[in-house]
Amino acid sequence: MILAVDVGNTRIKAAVFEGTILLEVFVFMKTELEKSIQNILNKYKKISHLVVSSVSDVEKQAFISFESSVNIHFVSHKDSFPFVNCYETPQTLGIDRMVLAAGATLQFPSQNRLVIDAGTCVTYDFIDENDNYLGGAISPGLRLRYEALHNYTAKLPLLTLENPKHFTAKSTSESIHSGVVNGLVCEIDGFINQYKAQFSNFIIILTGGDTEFLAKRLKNTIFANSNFLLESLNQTFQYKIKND
Ligand SMILES: Nc1ncnc2c1ncn2[C@@H]1O[C@H](COP(=O)(O)OP(=O)(O)O)[C@@H](O)[C@H]1O
Ligand SMILES: CC(C)(COP(=O)(O)O)[C@@H](O)C(=O)NCCC(=O)O
Ligand SMILES: [K+]
Repeated sequence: MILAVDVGNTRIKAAVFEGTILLEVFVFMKTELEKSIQNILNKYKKISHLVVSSVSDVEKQAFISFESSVNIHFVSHKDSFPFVNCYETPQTLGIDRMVLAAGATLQFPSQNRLVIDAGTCVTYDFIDENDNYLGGAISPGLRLRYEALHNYTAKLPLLTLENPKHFTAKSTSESIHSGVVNGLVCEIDGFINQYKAQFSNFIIILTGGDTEFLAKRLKNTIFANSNFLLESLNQTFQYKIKND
């Protein structure tokens, strides 16, 4: 039994796996890390490994108190991955993006895949049918867009995510909601259409904290799975054990 831990720049997501079966998902803030992990280990006493993907400032030190009771593996660029990394700066590629690419490669073999992770940032990762990781893009997520409009202007208020009432907004708050939400929805559909111009067919996986909100607004057909990174983390770890 393993505990997969995804440390993002906003929240920590964790999931207990028995083989490939996902037993339970937990979401908590970085400040609650130690208490939350301890509670999970108390509840699931058969957990033997913690597998951690971190893109944030949470390092191994934060997990040191668990070293005596479980094996802890921090996914790193040194691990085996089931794809050829064609990124020009492979050592700077986000571990989360590598785990997403590994999951897409293992779960959807022998086809082109585009993974979109709508979290703090929106990341786009493309893996071709020959398992070459080609790269992608990094874009601000919904919360970042609201905060940027407030933090870098004199008068715009800080709003939280809301469905815009009109595309052509008729008030300041509605203009912000329309710009943030429709801006990202049009961006994502635009990126997908751009990839469609280059690749005849590919599958699209949408994940991240804003999966549910965005999935129903996108014109393109996608596989929406908010637990995709956690599932991929479990699969990447199983792959590593077999191939290291
Ligand atoms: N309770 C929440 N707290 C913070 N963000 C949330 C929450 N619920 C949904 N979200 C949305 O999820 C996004 C963060 O997604 P997440 O996958 O947790 O990010 P990361 O993996 O980068 O930490 C934010 O843009 C926000 O819109
Ligand atoms: C772009 C990211 C911040 C996304 O992280 P998240 O939105 O999941 O918090 C992360 O993938 C990262 O730190 N990447 C390093 C740069 C790169 O991938 O090229
Ligand atoms: K992300």
